Amino acid sequence: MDVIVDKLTKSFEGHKAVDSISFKAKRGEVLGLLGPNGAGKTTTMKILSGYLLPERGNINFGDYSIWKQAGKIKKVIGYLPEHNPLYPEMNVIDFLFFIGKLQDIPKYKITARVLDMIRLCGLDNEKHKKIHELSKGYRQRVGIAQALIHDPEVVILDEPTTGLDPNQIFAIRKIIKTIGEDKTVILSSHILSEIETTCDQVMIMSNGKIVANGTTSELRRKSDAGYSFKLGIKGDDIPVIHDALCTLPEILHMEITQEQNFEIQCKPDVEIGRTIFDLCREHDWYISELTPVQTRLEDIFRKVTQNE
Ligand SMILES: Nc1ncnc2c1ncn2[C@@H]1O[C@H](COP(=O)(O)OP(=O)(O)OP(=O)(O)O)[C@@H](O)[C@H]1O
Repeated sequence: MDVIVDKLTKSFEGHKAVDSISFKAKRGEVLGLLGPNGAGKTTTMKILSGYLLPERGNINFGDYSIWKQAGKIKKVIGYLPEHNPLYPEMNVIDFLFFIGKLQDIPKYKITARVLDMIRLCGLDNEKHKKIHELSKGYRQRVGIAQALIHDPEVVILDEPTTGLDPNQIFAIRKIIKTIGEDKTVILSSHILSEIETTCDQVMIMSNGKIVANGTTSELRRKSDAGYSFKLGIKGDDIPVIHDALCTLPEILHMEITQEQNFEIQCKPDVEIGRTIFDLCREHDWYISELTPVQTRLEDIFRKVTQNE
């Protein structure tokens, strides 16, 4: 089920926490909402999950609109809130049965669903433990299991790996990837590596607005830094080569790097390989390296959020 968000706006005391944002989350994909503190991620997640009403805009879950079919939408959503509220005195299996009943899962199906969730979320050895006895990572798995128990088509996860250790993060990401294969998953995070490894689509928010969106490779391509290259030229002294490179109008910016190579930033859509080859032939030099620099999502994030 696709989720289409159209001009969503929400203010608190006159301040726009979410400012007319529009986007689409597709079935079979994980969409990551990334942004610095206070960007509006949690507010967006709360509106998506039906906990808050927007003041303007619409969200369609398939053919259902939040203004007309809110009841039907609740049944197709699974939600893991930021602070993952659980009942610490209950044991895992009883808690999942309890949530299954709250979600109106028919009696004849409930045992199978609970066991499926225990298997999917790797809770077999913990299922008889009380929730307060679990590590944070296992509590998070229980949170994901409760969000999925009614087999929702759309899964909304607010900061699912915050506060977990690297092993726990790895395990949760694996679960999210599995869920994302046949459901629509929307997750928020301010951890860039999380988004990079887990999400098919990324949306960067800042001050309530979407400041960039696309796949991680599209974001890289869109950013100017996508036209950066590592360049090695041999055959003369570095300052001589440097001065010759400075005469090329295709190069916008250049640095000499530690390994006595250059990092150059070019104008978009120029054939820099050809230009450098011609320069080397003219001076009887040769190219030892010309490789594109992979812009990290972190750099794109900083770039698009710094002026907001
Ligand atoms: N219930 C509320 N009452 C008043 N202001 C609120 C409320 N909820 C959020 N805000 C404000 O809305 C803005 C966006 O907050 P939100 O929690 O959505 O950001 P976030 O991107 O999730 O941040 P974080 O990464 O810190 O959780 C902030 O300025 C916040 O103070």
